[in-house]
Amino acid sequence: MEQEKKSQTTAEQMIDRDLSEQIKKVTMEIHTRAEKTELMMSFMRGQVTLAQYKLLLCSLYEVYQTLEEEMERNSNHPGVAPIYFPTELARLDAIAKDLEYFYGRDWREKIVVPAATKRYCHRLRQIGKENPVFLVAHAYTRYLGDLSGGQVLGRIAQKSMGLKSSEGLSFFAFPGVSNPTLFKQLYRSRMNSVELTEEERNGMLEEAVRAFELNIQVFDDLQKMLLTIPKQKLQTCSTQSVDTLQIPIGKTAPLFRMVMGLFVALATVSIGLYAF
Ligand code: HEM
Repeated sequence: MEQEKKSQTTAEQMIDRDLSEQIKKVTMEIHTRAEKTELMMSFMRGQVTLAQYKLLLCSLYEVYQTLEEEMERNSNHPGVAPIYFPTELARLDAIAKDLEYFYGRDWREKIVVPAATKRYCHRLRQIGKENPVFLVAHAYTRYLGDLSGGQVLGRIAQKSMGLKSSEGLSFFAFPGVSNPTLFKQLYRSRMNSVELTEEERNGMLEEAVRAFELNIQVFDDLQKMLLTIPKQKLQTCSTQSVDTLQIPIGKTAPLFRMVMGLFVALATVSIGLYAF
């Protein structure tokens, strides 16, 4: 009996020491905050606009470019190697495909990102250079997030934007992962296999909270950018697709002509009356 109790306690203690469990616990509160950002709420309400999604894709491109570059550069590092799954998880090419769909072939020249995205990328580069093991916290935050809530968000996005096929939604698809739940289990066990000193473990937990914080700042900045986008939209948005912020010229022309006609008629009458 005593022996049974002892081994039970040891098993519980081991779970408590699992990095995946610890990270999940310390980021629980900030995960809720991330869910409640205006951008994520738009997704959840099924009201995400094409303008919002396109801007989000631009930032995701920059973030994944940096994250995946740093992961690759450090792929032999003992802290990074166990969670390095480029075939299954890499997002960069998928995002590039979506960007081309929405912005056209010259999408690279049209990418716009807010300051928060630059800050996020700066942090990723700094981590990659100075403390690669902390890339685990960043990879966890993005990839496990994409494999979890991201799946639901993909379906909602398709409906909200009225996209007929899955074109423009490659970001949400993981063709190399046949069972996300099983894959997440494998990923967690790999995270737990990384050997960490006590100091590194605490640093890792802090870095995971920071990773969420950086994402929240990007979302908030994107919403602010959207308020100013009508001025810039023609430089940044594609004419290829129906953008909620774009007014289709063909539909406005008759109305425009009618208003102008009325204006000219009024002006003529006014001048006539004045001359009289
Ligand atoms: C509307 C927004 C969001 C919704 C509805 C959502 C929903 C979810 C759900 C249902 C899970 C699965 C929980 C489980 O399996 O126990 C999950 C896990 C996760 N989410 Fe989110 N999420 C959202 C936004 C985010 C954001 C913005 C991030 C980070 C940038 C994120 C990161 C994660 C991570 C890392 C996990 C894995 C947790 C773990 O198993 O350790 N989520 N999310």
